[in-house]
Amino acid sequence: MKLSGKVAVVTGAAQGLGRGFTEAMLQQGAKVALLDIKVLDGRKTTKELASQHGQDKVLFLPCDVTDKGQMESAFQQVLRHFGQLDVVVNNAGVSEHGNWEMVLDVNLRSVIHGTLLGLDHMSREKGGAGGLIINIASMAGLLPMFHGPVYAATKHGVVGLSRSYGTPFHFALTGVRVCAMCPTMADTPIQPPRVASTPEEQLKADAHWAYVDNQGGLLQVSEVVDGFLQLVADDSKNGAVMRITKQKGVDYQPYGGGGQGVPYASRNTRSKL
Ligand SMILES: NC(=O)c1ccc[n+]([C@@H]2O[C@H](COP(=O)([O-])OP(=O)(O)OC[C@H]3O[C@@H](n4cnc5c(N)ncnc54)[C@H](O)[C@@H]3O)[C@@H](O)[C@H]2O)c1
Ligand SMILES: CC/C=C\C[C@H](O)/C=C/C=C\C=C\C=C\[C@@H](O)[C@@H](O)C/C=C\CCC(=O)O
Repeated sequence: MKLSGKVAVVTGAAQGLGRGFTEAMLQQGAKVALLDIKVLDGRKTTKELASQHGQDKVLFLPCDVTDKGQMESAFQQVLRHFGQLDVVVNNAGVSEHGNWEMVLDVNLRSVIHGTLLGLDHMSREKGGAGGLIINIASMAGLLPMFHGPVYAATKHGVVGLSRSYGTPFHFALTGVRVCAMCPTMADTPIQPPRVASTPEEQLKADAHWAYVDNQGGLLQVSEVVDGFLQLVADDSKNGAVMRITKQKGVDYQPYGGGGQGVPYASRNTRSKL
């Protein structure tokens, strides 16, 4: 997809990877709605981006992605403000912590909801013009993560969701590509500090950073953004799971069975269901 003249929604856009994706799309001529629960950071980021790219190119909407009403209202506001929607980036995420239900709600339930809303508004079968949904999973969606089992479970879910909506069965009706991205650890505020405040936290931090160092360190945001732009540009990629690692750079998770590893289901198949 060429981004010039397109409209995108990015969740969790106030900082980190979401900010990087937003900035890259603005540079390529898109308009972007930034959604985030961090209102002050979101406003500050939006102001900075507006000064570089133009006030009419950005819109900040305070939104807790786990609140279904707030998400629905945010998508409506984007359509009212920009008049169209072409790209949805379900990026908001949290690392593993004590509240496992919240990790599930932010990292998986909201991504399912954002995907369904994107499909509702962009699907050709519902009068839309088609489009693109990119769900930000993680290498923890493909591999186990010993210090983040719930996080890994949510990211495996995001990969399964994206591969399933990214089948020809759905694309034939929706015209919406759905893909997932799986970067390894990247240098954003989600990373814990190397020095913790309690001995117990320090043990966890040491284990985390040993794991990161063992992978060759953190990815830079720009490395993940480069992969993101490749995925946006390549219209042949649907149901694709992009990996980004220090070792191999950008590549795709191979699946058996003719690319997607699933039986092909055509429009005819669907009409018989
Ligand atoms: N940084 C990494 O190592 C890494 C690696 C692979 C995948 N990821 C994934 O990339 C995505 C972005 O992470 P990041 O590294 O930029 O982290 P980050 O913490 O810098 O940014 C996450 C953003 O999501 C927002 N957010 C969190 N909960 C929210 C909610 N309920 N509603 C709305 N917004 C909410 C935060 O306010 C923040 O702005 C996440 O899904 C993360 O799991 C990160
Ligand atoms: C605070 C934590 C925040 C975010 C965590 C991030 O999303 C999690 C990443 C989790 C796992 C990373 C795994 C990295 C593995 C690499 O060392 C390497 O083994 C992967 C290399 C290649 C994989 C592809 C292949 O099989 O060839």
